[in-house]
Amino acid sequence: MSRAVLSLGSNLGDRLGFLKLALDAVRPALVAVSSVYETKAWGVEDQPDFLNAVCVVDDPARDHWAWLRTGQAAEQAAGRVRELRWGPRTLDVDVVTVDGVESADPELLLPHPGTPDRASVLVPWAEIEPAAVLPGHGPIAQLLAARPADEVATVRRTDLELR
Ligand SMILES: Nc1ncnc2c1ncn2[C@@H]1O[C@H](COP(=O)(O)OP(=O)(O)OP(=O)(O)O)[C@@H](O)[C@H]1O
Ligand SMILES: Nc1nc2c(c(=O)[nH]1)N=C(CO)CN2
Repeated sequence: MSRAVLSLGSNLGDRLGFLKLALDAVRPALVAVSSVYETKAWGVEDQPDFLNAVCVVDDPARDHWAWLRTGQAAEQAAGRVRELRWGPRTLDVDVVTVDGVESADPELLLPHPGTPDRASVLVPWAEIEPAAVLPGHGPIAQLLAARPADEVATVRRTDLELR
């Protein structure tokens, strides 16, 4: 119940600083973190490019709700204002999966339903856990192979440092 995969995204203001803020919130529990990727926005396409990264965290003291709250607290600290769905934001922390947990609660859907369709999550996740399996969907390497090549090409690894 304690190991989770989180996706981090920012496309407003100090993008790298906001990703670091999110990472700092989970650092004691950090197992692995991907490179930082610059990605074209999906959903609402007329908005600035995102920086995205994925991290794996593990903390026996935290259940899936605690991971959601940790992410939401980081979003608040980044001054996030909820406006448009899929719109620009200083910081977005999504709980991608939590080991052993499936949830249909709209407050915390697990696995996160957008994951199979988002190269901006699958590419960084595959970098740190190439053999990962998304419960109910299969190996992430297969999900990634099913994404259109032109979409995958818009997810570009940067030299920016998160650690
Ligand atoms: N797995 C999850 N991780 C994070 N938030 C979730 C999850 N499942 C449901 N939610 C809920 O989603 C709500 C809206 O989140 P948010 O505003 O970040 O959506 P979004 O980023 O625009 O869209 P998406 O969730 O498709 O990326 C939050 O209030 C949260 O409770
Ligand atoms: N590339 C990319 N596009 C997005 C992202 C994101 O993190 N990366 N987050 C969104 C918010 O729901 C909407 N669109």
